[in-house]
Amino acid sequence: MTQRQPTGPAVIELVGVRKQFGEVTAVNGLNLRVEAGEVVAFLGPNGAGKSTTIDLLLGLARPDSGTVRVCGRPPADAVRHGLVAAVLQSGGLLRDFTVAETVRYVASVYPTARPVDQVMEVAGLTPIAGRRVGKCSGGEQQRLRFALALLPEPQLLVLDEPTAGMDVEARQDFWTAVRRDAERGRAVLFATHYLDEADAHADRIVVVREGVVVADGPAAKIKNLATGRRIRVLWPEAELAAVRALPGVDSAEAYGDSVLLHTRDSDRIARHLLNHTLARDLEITATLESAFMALTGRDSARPPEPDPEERG
Ligand SMILES: Nc1ncnc2c1ncn2[C@@H]1O[C@H](COP(=O)(O)OP(=O)(O)OP(=O)(O)O)[C@@H](O)[C@H]1O
Repeated sequence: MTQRQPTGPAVIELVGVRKQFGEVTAVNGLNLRVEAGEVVAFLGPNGAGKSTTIDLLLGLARPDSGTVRVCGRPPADAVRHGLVAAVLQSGGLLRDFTVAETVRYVASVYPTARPVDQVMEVAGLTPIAGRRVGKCSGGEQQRLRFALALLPEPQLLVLDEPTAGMDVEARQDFWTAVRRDAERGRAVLFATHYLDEADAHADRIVVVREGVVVADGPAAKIKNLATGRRIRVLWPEAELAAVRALPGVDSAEAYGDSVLLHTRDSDRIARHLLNHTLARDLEITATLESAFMALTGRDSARPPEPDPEERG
């Protein structure tokens, strides 16, 4: 992993941050720097420390050690000055208000706010301005939360799994809205479990595991780092247990006559499958999912085994 060199005031600066809950170390010496205008995906398995890190950024929790700065200030101070806003998964909306009333009401709370019509347009809410919030779908309510977060014109927008539970179309509408706003140069950090979302919508992907950053870079670089690949073969009556036991195989599943496996060492596994088993019609693809599995899996620290067929 390469660390970015400081180039000026960062929107997010986390240095050696630790947070413990009793016996559990949720964040374990995490370093992260995000500059203005970057759209960063925060990826990691369950319990990796993503939500805890977001709580630290929003001033909702304090680190046990290390420093957390948002736009050069302590997080609570940055929140008070409208420099950071968040779209969280639930709560915070009044069901009997209409969409437009909600945006106007929240705008009136800020000393200066971006024009209501503008944020409604950006968030794709204009066509449903008169709809009661209680009648809005989950995706529409999430776009409303997004509109509210834009009102103070924050320098940092934090989204904690913003499209959880949405169908494909609603996810698409949500990201279209985020993209519409992206040119304004604010930094966006979003936590997601949808790997395709990170790949499609982030400039940079930060992978966390057990409270530390294990990979950081553009999606293409993350894929290369992990050298994760998906191999699909036609193989009726596959010997799955034997395949799973091969060094470098992260997972292997049968789907009808096909077998799908994730590996960090696709050349070696492909050669083995074609030379020593009845598998045929082999396809290899690089996916973010396989990269992610390789980086966050139990044995990810182990480098790929040397290929015996390549030894002299
Ligand atoms: N308030 C708390 N009290 C006790 N343990 C906590 C608390 N908050 C988080 N943890 C623990 O800290 C670890 C990190 O949790 P966190 O919610 O930050 O992970 P996450 O990456 O957001 O996971 P997920 O993707 O499941 O939301 C987990 O083991 C979790 O159980």
